[in-house]
Amino acid sequence: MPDQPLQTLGEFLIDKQDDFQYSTGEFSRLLSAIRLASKVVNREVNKAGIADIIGKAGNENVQGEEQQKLDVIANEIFITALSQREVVCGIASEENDDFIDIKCGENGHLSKYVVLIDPLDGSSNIDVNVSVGTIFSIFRRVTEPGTPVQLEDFLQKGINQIAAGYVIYGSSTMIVYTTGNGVNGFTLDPSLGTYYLSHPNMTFPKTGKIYSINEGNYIKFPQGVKNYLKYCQMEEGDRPYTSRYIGSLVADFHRNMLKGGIYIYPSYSQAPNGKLRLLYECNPMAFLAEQAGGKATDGFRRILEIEPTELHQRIPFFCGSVDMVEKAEEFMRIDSVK
Ligand SMILES: O=P(O)(O)OC[C@H]1O[C@](O)(COP(=O)(O)O)[C@@H](O)[C@@H]1O
Ligand SMILES: [Mg+2]
Ligand SMILES: [Mg+2]
Repeated sequence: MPDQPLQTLGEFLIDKQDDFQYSTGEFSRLLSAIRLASKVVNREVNKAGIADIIGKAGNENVQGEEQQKLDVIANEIFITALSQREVVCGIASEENDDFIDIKCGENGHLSKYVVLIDPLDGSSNIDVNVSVGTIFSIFRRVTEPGTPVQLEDFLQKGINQIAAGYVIYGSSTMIVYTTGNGVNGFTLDPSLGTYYLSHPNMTFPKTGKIYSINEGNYIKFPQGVKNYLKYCQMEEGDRPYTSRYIGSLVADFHRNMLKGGIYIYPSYSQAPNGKLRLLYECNPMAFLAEQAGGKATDGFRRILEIEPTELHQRIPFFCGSVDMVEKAEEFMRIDSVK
């Protein structure tokens, strides 16, 4: 144990209150709802093997993807926790076709915040007991306070996020988040149900030697991605790099942030915009990456400046150590001018 007691997430929020661009009380209550939900999901993930919650839910989400039982359970847990605390006026989720208007308090819509969420990321890994996560993105609403939320409250550029983060349900459970003042990581002590500041000021190493990509789609990748992968695999200088792909964005991102690396989910023939969703996967992870000194683009454009047009729109995603993302972009640019 360290020589002095680690700060809890609650204490951290109080100490940091001058950092927030908005009232700490509201954000603390919002993050408290996310903390509570993460502990309940953590319990469900940990007992998945002995409860009847492994496997498919038997229906598809709006993306046409098979929902896992835990996708549905996690979605219900987060929506309930956020709705009951009167901390948000709207929620958009990977698992819901449309956004949800949260009418709270007798005055209608008290809160000025909306949350976009991927309640369970990496859900193909549940059945094989590999790390999964939750990703969240928080904006201030842009429409008239006190009225029902509208689509434009959710279709905001990533640069407008006031906070973003993820929960990783791995060998330990962590919350990693930013409010625009750097990135901090908190580890859950499940016996106490308390998150402790375990990774202050997390930063992406400027370069790295790990690349994360589903090479099973290699033959369908754009030539620029193929050329970058060949560059990673060549015997030259500090290369070849190491290929590590967990198949869970949160877990691959978390490892790359700690060790240095790049995660790529490119476009390919069957998925012209890639697989990952801009609003509740790429924007929050891009905000975290930039706050930690990393970079996130679609191979050409900064993710946080992309104007959203649809709730569930997909976007190619190149994210991680600056030097590695910029080298990959170089190959994408060369290929695009041919
Ligand atoms: O199996 P693939 O096509 O490589 O995709 C894996 C990627 O898809 C995802 O699972 C998509 O997220 P969801 O599980 O929330 O749909 C990412 O977490 C992961 O990086
Ligand atoms: Mg996901
Ligand atoms: Mg998901």
